[in-house]
Formats: sequence, C-alpha cells, structure tokens
Amino acid sequence: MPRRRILFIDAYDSFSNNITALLKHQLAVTVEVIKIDDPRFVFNDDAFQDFLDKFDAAVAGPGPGHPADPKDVGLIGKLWHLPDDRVLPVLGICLGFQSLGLAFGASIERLCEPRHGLVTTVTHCSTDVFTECNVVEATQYHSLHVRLDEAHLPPNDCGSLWTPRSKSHELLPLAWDLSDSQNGPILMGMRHRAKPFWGVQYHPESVCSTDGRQLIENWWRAVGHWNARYPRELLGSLKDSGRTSPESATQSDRHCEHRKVCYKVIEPAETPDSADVLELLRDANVLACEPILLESGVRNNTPVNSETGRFSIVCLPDTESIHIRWYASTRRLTVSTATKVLESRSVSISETFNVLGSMTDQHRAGDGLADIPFWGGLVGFISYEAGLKTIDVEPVGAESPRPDVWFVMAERSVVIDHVDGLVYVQSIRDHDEAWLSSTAETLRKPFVLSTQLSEPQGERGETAAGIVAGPDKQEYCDRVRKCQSHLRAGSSYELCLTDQTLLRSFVDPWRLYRKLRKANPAPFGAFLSLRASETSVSVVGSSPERFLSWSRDGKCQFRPIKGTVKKTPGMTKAKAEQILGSEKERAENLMIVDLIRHDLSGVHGIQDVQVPKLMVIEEYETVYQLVSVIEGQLDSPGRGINALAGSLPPGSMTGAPKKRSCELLQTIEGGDARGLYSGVLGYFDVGGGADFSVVIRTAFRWNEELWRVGAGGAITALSRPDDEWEEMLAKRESLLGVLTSP
Ligand SMILES: C=C(O[C@@H]1C=C(C(=O)O)C=C[C@H]1O)C(=O)O
Ligand SMILES: NC(=O)CC[C@H](N)C(=O)O
Repeated sequence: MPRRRILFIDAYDSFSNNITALLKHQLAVTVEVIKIDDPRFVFNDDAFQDFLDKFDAAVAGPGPGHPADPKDVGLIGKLWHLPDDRVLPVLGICLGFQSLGLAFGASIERLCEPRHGLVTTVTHCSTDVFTECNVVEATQYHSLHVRLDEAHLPPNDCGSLWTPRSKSHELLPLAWDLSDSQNGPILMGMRHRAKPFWGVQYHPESVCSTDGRQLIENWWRAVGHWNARYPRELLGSLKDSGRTSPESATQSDRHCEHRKVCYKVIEPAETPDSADVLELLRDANVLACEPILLESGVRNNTPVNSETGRFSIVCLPDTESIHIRWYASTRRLTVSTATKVLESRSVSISETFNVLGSMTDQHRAGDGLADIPFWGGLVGFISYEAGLKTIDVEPVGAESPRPDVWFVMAERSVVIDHVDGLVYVQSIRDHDEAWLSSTAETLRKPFVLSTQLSEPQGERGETAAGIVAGPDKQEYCDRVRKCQSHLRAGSSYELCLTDQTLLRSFVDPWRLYRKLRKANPAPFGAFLSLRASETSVSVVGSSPERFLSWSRDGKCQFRPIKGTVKKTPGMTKAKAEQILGSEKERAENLMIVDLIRHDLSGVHGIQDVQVPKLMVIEEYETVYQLVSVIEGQLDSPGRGINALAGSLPPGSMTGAPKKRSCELLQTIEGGDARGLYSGVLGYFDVGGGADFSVVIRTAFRWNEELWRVGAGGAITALSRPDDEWEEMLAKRESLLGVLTSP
C-alpha cells in the first residue's frame, strides 16, 4: 500500500517541526511542508486545489498574528471553503484552529491575559478526537481565542458548554479550559458538524502536553473513515520535505584524505591554569599571532560545570593560518592568510556554511585521542545578524567593514584536561614534529600557579574608563511594554529584549580577560583576538550557555538557559528554586525548549529528539539560571553543521516564533546591530565534532574602539518592566565590574 500523505501548512511558527515529527512518528506517514505564502498557490486557487488532491489530509499549523489577517494565515484560509468534491480532512492547531472557528461563524477575541507557555488541564468530551485521552495537560501559546457566541458562558453551566451556539451552529465544542476565572471557559477543541475539520487551540506536540499522540491517532482514524466514505482520487507521489535539504548536507560525505593528528602529552605535578599555559607560550616567544582561549572555567580546581566543561583549549594560529570571513551587509566572503587573499566573492550565508564545512573536511583528521574534543579546526564566531540572514530576516544594523562570520583554521593547539590534570600539545600540520617538541618543552617547565603570577594591572588613565553610553531605564521599560503589546496582539509568544552598553577601558584585552575569568569563571570562557588588514576584533567572554555541540558520532546537544534570578544578599538556592519554579519562569523556558526541539527536528537526518533535562537550576557567580537539555542523533555523523545552520540565531536570544520575533525586535531595539552579542562562538573540530556557546556575558570591540556589552532578557506578558530592567543590569554586571575597575 502506498504511504499515506499529509500536507502541513506552516505559518512561520517555531513549533511546526515538532508537529510534523509527531505526525511522522505516530502515523508512519509522509509529510510535505509548504508555507502559508507559497508563491505557486497564493494567487492560483486551481493550482492549490490540484495540489491538495495529492494528500490524504492537511494540518493547518500554529503561528503568529491574527486568523482574520490573510497575511498571517495565507493558504490556511482557503482550506475551509473548497468545492464539496475536493474537501480534504484538516486538523487546525492554534492559529489553524482559530482560522477554522472564524470561517464558520465564531469570533476571535483577545484573552484578558495571554497564555504563552502555560500548561493547564483541559476538560474534554472523551469522544471523537479525545477518545481514550485521560487527563489532558495542554501547553498553550496564544493571545487570541475562539468565541462561539456573544456572551461568556457561565463557568458552572457545564451542560451548555457542549451544545453548539446559534451563531456558529456548525461547530461542535469538544474541549474546554475551565481553569481561568478571568477569561471564563476557553474553547480548546472543536470539530465541524458535517465537514472533516477538527481543531485544537493548545499545542499537542509540546514537550509538556500529554496525550498528544492519542489525539493525533484518533484524528487519523477519523480521517480514514472520512476518506473511505468520500474517496477522492489521490494523485502523484511526493517527496518528504524538511527544513534542510539532503543535497545541502553532503560535505561530510565527500571522500577526503585524513590528516594525521600528532600530539604530545605532558603530566604536570598539578593541573596547570589555562591562562598560565597561554602566558608561558607567549613569554617563550613561540607565538606568531595572538592565541585564542576557549576555556572551561574552574573554581577550586574543579570545572564550574562538569557537564560542559572538562577541557580548555588554547588555539595557536599563525601567519599561515587560513581565515574565513563573511559580511552580512555585502555578502562578501573572503578566504585568506595573513599575506594572501585566496578567494573573494559574493555568496549567501548558506554557501558560507558550505565553505566552512568543506574547509573542515579538507583538514579532516581521524586519529587523534578519542577523549579530546578538539584536535584542531576552525575557531571563531557567527554574529546575530548572520543568524538573521539564515531565517530570511534582513538585518538593519549590519555594518560593512565588520565581519559577521569569522573563523580561523587552528592547526596547532594545546588542550588542558581539568579532570585528569593532563596537557596535550597537538598539531595537524605535516612534518610539525619540531614545533611539537619545542612547545612541549616550553610547557614542561614547572608551572607557576596563577595565584603567584602578578595580578593584572591597569595601564594608564583609568580615571577616564567607564560607561560612555548605555540603556536608559525609562526607555528600556517602555520597550518592555512595547514587547508586551505585541505579545497581547498575538504577534509573538516571547521576545528576548536586549540593549548594549558602550564602555571605554585602557586595560588590554588579555588583562581584562584575566580579571573576568577570576570574577566570573564560566563554562564557556572565551578570549579571542582576530586581526585582518582592514579590521580587528577582541572578545572577552564568560558565557554560561552552550548553544549547540555535536560529538564525532553525531550526537547533537542544545542547552538553552531561560529564567534568571540575581544573587542578591540573602538569596539562597532554595529561594531561587522557588522563584524559578514560578509559572512565569517555567513558561519562558518551556517556550524555548519547544522552539529548540523544532529547530533540531528540522535538521535532515536527525533521529529521536529528546529532552533529557527539563528546567534544572544551575548556579553561577552572579545568578541562578534555569537550564534545559535537548538532544538528537544524526544518522550521518558529519552533518552537524546543518544543525547549526538551521538553528540560528539562538532561540534563547530571540523568543518565539523566531522569525516574527526577530523582525519585531529589530524595530523595538532601535535597529542597532547586536553583532557578536547574541551570536555563537566556538569551534568545528577536524575530527567531526563541534561546540558553540551563546555569546552572552561577553564584551567585544572592533578595532581599538569602545567595548560593547549586550544584556537583556525574555519578555512575556507576565514580565514587570522594573524587574526586567534589574535583570538586564544583573547580567551586564559581570562584565561591567571588570571593565570599569582599574
Ligand atoms: C539575554 C541574555 O541572556 C539570555 C536570556 C536569559 C533569560 O531571559 O533568563 C538567560 C540566558 C540567556 O539565554 C543576556 O545574558 O544578556
Ligand atoms: N500559537 C498560535 O498559533 C497562536 C495563534 C495566535 N497568533 C494567538 O496568539 O492566539
């Protein structure tokens, strides 16, 4: 029997792939995805109807906006009034559900309070699509709701809840949320009396919804009955489409000669401090360029986060090293060494990912030590604006002389294992034994403990150091309120509002980094200083947040942080747990978990997306944070770069749904480029793995200009402007203290 086919119509939501994954997994069907504004069909009803004839059923997705606005629902609005002989069964979810209600006489109204990331119990009819569903816990992401009649139903008039209302008599209610005293009963499920249309207001695919699978199975059974009774001629065969095409995922499959990883192991008496290692190399004059440090912060000789931070990596590029730069404003890609331009052309961001992939492949190595996550590879960053390009949002603030993607191929490196106390000197260059031996020799000199080294000192003119420009409280609070008005209108479910502070400091970047790592040791400490003829960038960072890593055997992991409590005097872990257990904080985190599940599920070849940790508390120097872990396995290990290309900018820095939220934030934040802040920083290892952090709690500067520190937080309908201001200050503080003190 041919495989059954479902059409999913995507309204640019950030949960769509979770729905299509649920459909594929539960029903063993082929799912074809089109956007609501597919140019083949928006102005051509005949073509759309012919296309629909290829499917057994359609699912009309959730999304931002209002069901009465054709721009927001697009093709979904055309499903309800097809000619009788072309009608196909539909399940509408959230926006799709609201569109169904609107099409058959119901009205759409704003809720008194939006329900974004809220999980409540639904009262259902136990029949139809709710057959054999137990208690349904339902995650909701909506500001609007479907009203079946003019007057609110009294909450205790349960009998009349289940009878259709005159105004929308073709719609049969199937489920209600009766838990909201402010809004009254909220319709959660319905079906059309005569046509094969069903819908749910909540999100059955959310990680916190229960019985989503049962609901989908029930709907599919009902679809089968309908199609058996009213057979349509199904046409043609279709491919299964996802966000990333298999064609674009092939770099790693190319055959290439593997390089050899040469290494030497040093066993010092005590685990050396990563900064001391870097300074020893610098003092020994063996460095032609500034080294890069990707550090797992350590407190009392133990990594601050044992799950993400066992190793620190010192990358040692030199004048021969290849740099790859790409500029969002001009689309120019430059591949060069310090002395030679190897390639310069205009390309898209996706082509840039191909170049990064092939450069890693050209340096592919297979025989380093399995436990060491980095054998050599591309190290650098991807800005927030480059991320915007990947989701077709035109960045308003990108500036031409500043690269949005900048990586350098580090063939030589030193890796420090903080658990076993070993140091590895590595090279993937041919015939590099002499360098390996002399570097190992340098590092075998007795390590001086960092506490004995001279503490960083300011150099000159500290009195003029400090904040030059930064957010204003009144304006920031107004922006929070602006975000909230978009949330109430249904245009977004959560918006990560940020702002930037410009600072002057006369302390050199390395010394600043030494101060920062002491004040705020972080799992993703970063010191990076890159130079090209026309520009240079310095980064000192203490990010707590892993964006995405993948192992050499293709296991992908995201670790979004959402939910922050400042460590004020008297704040204990127990108190923080209480605050972070609140509806507001959990909702913020849940939205991003569902968004990241969507991003990861959209990657070609990903299997089995799981959430092994949901909302656990982690403690850092100045804040407590709520963290979740989302993982999936790639069927072909080398394709991790597609997971990166398909999940930028980081959802924890945008809000959901991602595309619309980014568009709104560009306007609300005033159009300045976020730059490196909100982007990602890390490495592609030549062995096939990678690790990228979210660039937060980080200062960066172009050339010798002012330092920039971004900070912000997720805004939801429940946010209080004053509290959001305080949260932004708390996050900024870890950097400000370091940059403004002598
Ligand atoms: C926006 C920042 O942080 C992000 C927002 C968080 C939140 O809203 O709780 C937590 C971690 C980050 O994903 C920042 O540090 O500037
Ligand atoms: N998740 C959704 O589909 C939301 C639908 C609509 N934009 C609302 O806010 O109610």
